[in-house]
Formats: sequence, C-alpha cells, structure tokens
Amino acid sequence: MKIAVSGGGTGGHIYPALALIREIKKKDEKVEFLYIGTEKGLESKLVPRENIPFKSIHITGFKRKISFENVKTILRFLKGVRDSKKMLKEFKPDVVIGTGGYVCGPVVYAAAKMGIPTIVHEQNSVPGLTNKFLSRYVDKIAICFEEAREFFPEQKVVLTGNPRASEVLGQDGIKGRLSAGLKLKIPTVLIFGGSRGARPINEAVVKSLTELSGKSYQVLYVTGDVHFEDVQKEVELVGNPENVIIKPFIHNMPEVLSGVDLTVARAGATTLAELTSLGIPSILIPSPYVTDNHQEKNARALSENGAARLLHEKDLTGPKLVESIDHILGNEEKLAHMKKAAKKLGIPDSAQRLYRLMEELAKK
Ligand SMILES: CC(=O)N[C@H]1[C@@H](OP(=O)(O)OP(=O)(O)OC[C@H]2O[C@@H](n3ccc(=O)[nH]c3=O)[C@H](O)[C@@H]2O)O[C@H](CO)[C@@H](O)[C@@H]1O
Repeated sequence: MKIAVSGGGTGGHIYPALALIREIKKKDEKVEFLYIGTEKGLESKLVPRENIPFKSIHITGFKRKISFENVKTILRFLKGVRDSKKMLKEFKPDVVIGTGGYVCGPVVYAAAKMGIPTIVHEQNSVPGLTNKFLSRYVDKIAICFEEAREFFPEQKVVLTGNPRASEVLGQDGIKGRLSAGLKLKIPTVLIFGGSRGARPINEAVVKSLTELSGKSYQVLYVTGDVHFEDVQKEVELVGNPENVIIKPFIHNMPEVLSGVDLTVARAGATTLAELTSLGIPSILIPSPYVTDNHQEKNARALSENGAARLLHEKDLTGPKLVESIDHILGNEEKLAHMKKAAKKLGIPDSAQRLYRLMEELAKK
C-alpha cells in the first residue's frame, strides 16, 4: 500500500501523523509513504529526521477578515492544488490522509478531485477552517472528541482518537525521568505550553520559582525553544531552585510523560490525547488565542469528567499556579480519582483504528 500524508504548522498536527506512520511501519514495513508539508512549518524538520520522503508546497493560511492577502492565498491555494496533483500522480497513493493545518487543504482537495480515497483527521473538539472546507470532498473524517461530530456530515464521521495516544503507551517512565535529570522517588510535575511554549505560562512559572523551592515535589519546566533564552535571563535574576529543572524542548515526550504525576499545560488536542491515554491528571490553561476558542472546549471535555482542573489564562498568576499544583498533589485521593477519570477518556488503540479505516478505504 502507498499512503500520502499531509499535516503541518505545529506539533499538534505533525506528531499524530508521525505516530500513525510509525505504527503502520511496525505492522507492515512494505507500506510506502510520501509526506507533503511546507518548508516553513515544523514538519520540514521533523519528517526528514524520521527518514520519511518529504516534499513541500508553498501555501499560507486564510485571514479571518476581508483582506487583500486572501486573494494571494487563493492564488497560492490553486497553485498548491496543481503542485499536489503532480506529486500525487507521480507517487500514486492508495489513500491520502490530512492531519490538519492549512497545508492539507490543497493536498487533500487535489487527491479527492483525482478520485483517490481521502481522510481528514480532526484532533480538536471544534474543527479548524481547513478541515471544515475539506469535509465536503473527503470520504471519511476521523475525530477524537465526540463533540466534533456535529460539525461534519454524519455518514462520514468515525471516532478513531489521536494516534499519539497509542504511541505514548508502553514507554519507560524511569528512563524518561533520568533523561530529563529528574529524581526517581519524588512526585513530579511537568509544565509546558504546547509544542511552541506559551509566554503567559512562562511568566507565571518564573514568578512562582521562589515559592516552588523547598516543595516536596520536583518540577520539569519546558519553556518552548523560542522562549528559552528570555526565560533563562529572568531566572538568573530570581535564582533557579534545586527542585526545578528547566529545558527548552523535550524530544522524548512519550518517555518523559510516562514518568510524571501531574501536568500543567495548554489544552492542545494532541497533548490531551497523550494525557488521557496515560491517565495523567492535569491543570489545563487553554490558549484563548485559537480559532473558536477550541482549546477551552477541548479542556472542558476533560475537566467536566474530573480528569483535569481548568485554569483560565486571565486568572493565571504565580501564586495561583502553585496553589493549584499543591491542591492536587497534596490530596492523594483526588490525584487517584483524576488519574482514573483521565484514563477513562483515552483511546489507546487509536493508531490501529485509523489504519484499519485506511485499509478499508484503499480496498474499495
Ligand atoms: C496555538 C495553536 O494553534 N495550538 C494548536 C496546536 O497546538 P500544539 O502544536 O501546541 O499541539 P498540541 O498541544 O496538541 O501537541 C503538542 C505536541 O508536542 C509535543 N511536545 C510538546 C513540547 C515539547 O517540549 N515536546 C514535545 O514533543 C507534545 O507531546 C504533543 O505531542 O495544534 C493542536 C492540535 O490540533 C491544537 O489543539 C492547538 O490548539
């Protein structure tokens, strides 16, 4: 079988695609892949590193208000469709899957117009512009939250979950802790703001460093690559407590996540799939800057089921952050309850579900 994959921009759209590819490779090493992304997106770095053939098209996202830029975007879209058609004609895939981000638009649209079976994977509880547009043309729409169903034609929707949920399972949490320089025997909190880090979370953490020192737990705090230097400068002024380890980015997140007791994070859909699959309690600070406030809706799917505590960015301060962590870690019963509730929401066989769907479509 030959599979073309497209998805990009941020980690939340790329990691599910990579997890799916890895899972399929494990099952059948004869399957061939072509990944179509953009040069600008994180995918141009992450995909070739995995030895997956990578080709790029040039495309930008639509602005949500009337703007001349959108005329240019339409022209780029049409060129993207033409370029994608060429790539697909040459590669001859049996199925094409888009995992989100605007690069999928022209690729999946071109495939559907060529009569190739197509799937889009929607990670969020509220779909983005590209997937809403593509939903008219594709054969199947794989969703991760039941809440997303109502936005798409019912007969096309299949609940598969996010392939990262499968990938994070069965990892060695001890190895994860050691690789990050963490101690083995004390409770551990991981703080990170999505694949690129989040300035408001960084500001709150820096303000809470003094209070965090001397706590009976340790903290692994991931700033995001682009924020690391700025955070370092501020940390130098207040001092870095012994029980707080600061990193710019974590490359072995599945292992590291397997070794933590509580997570403080944004509410990106892929992060949430990982947390629920592993049954990790969380404090979620949804980004208010995303389309249709989808992160808050993602977060509510967890908080309303007891798997997470919601903390709005407008209420986020250093003391509030520490108080929220203490509140959960200081109550073993609560922690155990949240763990169970998180695990109940996970879809651990998600990669397998998605692959099955692709095989069925390819056969047709
Ligand atoms: C600002 C924005 O538009 N964010 C969107 C983006 O988030 P973003 O790209 O931040 O994606 P997610 O939070 O969903 O996933 C982040 C991924 O990066 C990994 N990771 C993160 C930090 C790190 O140091 N190492 C690492 O490997 C996480 O384990 C996870 O696999 O895509 C998500 C999935 O569609 C959306 O729900 C988010 O709203």
